[in-house]
Amino acid sequence: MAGANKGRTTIEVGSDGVALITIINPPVNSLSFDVLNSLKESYEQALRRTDVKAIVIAGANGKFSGGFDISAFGEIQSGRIEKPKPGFVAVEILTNTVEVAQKPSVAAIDGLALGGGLEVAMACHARVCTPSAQLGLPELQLGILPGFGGTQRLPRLVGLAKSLEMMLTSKPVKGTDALNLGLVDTVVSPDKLVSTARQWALEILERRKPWVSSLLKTDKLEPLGEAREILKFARAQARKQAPNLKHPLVCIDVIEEGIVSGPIAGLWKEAEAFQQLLESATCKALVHIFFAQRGTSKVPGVTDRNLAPRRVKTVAVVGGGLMGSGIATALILSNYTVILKEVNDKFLQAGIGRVKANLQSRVKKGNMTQEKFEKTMSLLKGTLDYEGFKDVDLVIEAVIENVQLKQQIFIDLEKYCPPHCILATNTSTIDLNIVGEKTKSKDRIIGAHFFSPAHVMPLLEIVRTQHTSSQVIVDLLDVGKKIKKTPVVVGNCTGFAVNRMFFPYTQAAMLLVERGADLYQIDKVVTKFGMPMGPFRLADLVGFGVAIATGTQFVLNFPDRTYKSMLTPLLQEDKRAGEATRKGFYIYDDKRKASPDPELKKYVEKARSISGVTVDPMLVKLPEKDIVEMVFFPVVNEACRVLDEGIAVKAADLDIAAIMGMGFPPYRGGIMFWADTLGSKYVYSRLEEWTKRYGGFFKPCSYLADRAAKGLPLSLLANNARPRL
Ligand SMILES: C[C@H](O)CC(=O)SCCNC(=O)CCNC(=O)[C@H](O)C(C)(C)COP(=O)(O)OP(=O)(O)OC[C@H]1O[C@@H](n2cnc3c(N)ncnc32)[C@H](O)[C@@H]1OP(=O)(O)O
Repeated sequence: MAGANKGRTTIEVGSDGVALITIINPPVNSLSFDVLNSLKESYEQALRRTDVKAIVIAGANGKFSGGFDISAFGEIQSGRIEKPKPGFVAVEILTNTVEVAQKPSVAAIDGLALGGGLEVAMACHARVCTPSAQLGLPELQLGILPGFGGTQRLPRLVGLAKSLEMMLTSKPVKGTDALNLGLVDTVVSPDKLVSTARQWALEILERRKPWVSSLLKTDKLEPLGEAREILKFARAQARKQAPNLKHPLVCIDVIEEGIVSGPIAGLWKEAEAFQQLLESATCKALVHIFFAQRGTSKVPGVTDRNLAPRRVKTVAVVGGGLMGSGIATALILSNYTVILKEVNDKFLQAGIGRVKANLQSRVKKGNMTQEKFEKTMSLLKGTLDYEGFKDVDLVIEAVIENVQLKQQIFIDLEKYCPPHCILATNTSTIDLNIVGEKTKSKDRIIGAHFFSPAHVMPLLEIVRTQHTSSQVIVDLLDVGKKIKKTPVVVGNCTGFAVNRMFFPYTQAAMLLVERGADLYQIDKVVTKFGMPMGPFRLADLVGFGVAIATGTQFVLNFPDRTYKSMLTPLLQEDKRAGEATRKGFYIYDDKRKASPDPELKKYVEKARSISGVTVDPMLVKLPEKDIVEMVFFPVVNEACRVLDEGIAVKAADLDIAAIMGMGFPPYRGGIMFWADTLGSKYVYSRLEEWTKRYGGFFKPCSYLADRAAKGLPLSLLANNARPRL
């Protein structure tokens, strides 16, 4: 087996006769094949040496291990490195070498023990950890299952119910909880970690502490009848929560095998399932997303210039509406001091009230203590003027989408804020050059586009113009990271990246409905595909006011490819403006449950006659696959334009933007990744076919046409393609 050629372990034998094996593979001590082979060699050496009585495994630099090296997945999938033979790690190294050894092993866990990292620790005969250590099996998040014996050892250490919860949610537990669960044997401070582990190992040898093989434990396992009930419930939950995903069910099957037929049978079934899942489309997509998400903060020409982010301490938010109060909430939650500005006391109090309500909902759910609530609220100050702005490091303007108003605010900001202050706008559509047109501070103007609700949604679209300085981008990336958002840096244009991609999604759905497709069927199929809701249900949720306002921007800027349907304006005219008015495309009961409305037919017919189109019998009986493609290929087409224009610097950023901004299913790898699984030729040919039938809305852009002609993936930017920024 060829290694990924990185990482190693070291072995150091102390005068106490304990061999300390340390995993070294920065930054997270992941288990590459080199590390695993070296671990095996170090172990064999420790077992052979007569001066070694017991073994302690630890990770370098305060991190035990972040698990199997995820970058090796792609190398195995593409055949660049040879697949390990089934059971090489789980059986040969961890069970036959570590667990059944004649010398006891103790894992000394600080920082992280995730995935394969925790699996190594569980093969040891005891575990010592620090209070803040994080222990978990998050493999399902990558479309695989724990493959180094975790499906067998975790249930035996913490019980079936808890182990299923940990694996199915991928959530780690902290050191102290791990102790209560029986996952670790003791918790000590970091400075005592290794010495305690050494002592523990010697005491095991002297039989003063139990010598436990996790794989052979049965005391924590529920009786068989109860276990079957727990597994049945887990299956039902997995099917309900992720109907399109098979791997959680495979994981449950593997766990069941171990419970019913014993841990060795379970280990072999795990090894087989691991190899199969590694090749699955879901795993490929989720591994792509893992790296794509980490790649969004790497911006060529910006983050590779050794610029350190400047310290941002105080932030001002202009506008306390839904967006402004959400942004202020996100900031104070990460300990920024925030000044919230409104135009009058009534609006200000309403804004502060919204922030309070956002935090109170955390208190109610038990996610925040009253004390923390008060401390967090104390970071927020309200104001009606710009006097307090002289000390702020960052301003985020979040008022309504009115060009003149925004321009005036930026004139004021330039006047009142210190010269180093970053001037950001939360506009979702308006060109930043227009917003900052009347200032001389163009190098520090930047877009900070949050998604509603801003304190919950994970995406932050950072918009730069050709004037925005790299320093300001680096500063905002840092703030984004601190408030736990995934940033995507994009160029300036109407709608930026997310809303530009989003727009054709609703438009395509309107076009289909006017030509005879069933509106509710479209929502159903799109939800089945994996979106949290269909385009019509979403339009109801957002409200037609917003939809029509942004729509106007698109009609103005991209008239060639905007489908002008009167369906939404007609509904709005009848005071059906979405969920807030209890009527939109759906009707809503007191509990906000949406039901189809037979009345809708008459609005569709009216919109159809205004558009002058007729029902196409083909669209009336459109198969599900065609509905998905007709709704999403126009999104792919726009994403290609966004990429071609340099608005996004890489396709993977658009994948993340689609997942976090639109709710595109992550297990399909994002919009461009998904399109590439179907092939550029196929996407192009379908769009061409629909262009002939239904007009310019579907017309494939030149980037897509070029990729299709050359048979290239859409995500592959030409070597000479450079962002236009
Ligand atoms: C057979 C086994 O059962 C299979 C497995 O073990 S699969 C792997 C299971 N482990 C995981 O899923 C953990 C994945 N990693 C994480 O969740 C997070 O990276 C973390 C919690 C470990 C650290 O988070 P954080 O401190 O925010 O740093 P983060 O930016 O995510 O990662 C730091 C770097 O380590 C890399 N990294 C993290 N975990 C890695 C892993 N398991 N393999 C390879 N690289 C990894 C990241 O790609 C990133 O690289 P970059 O700096 O070049 O972008």
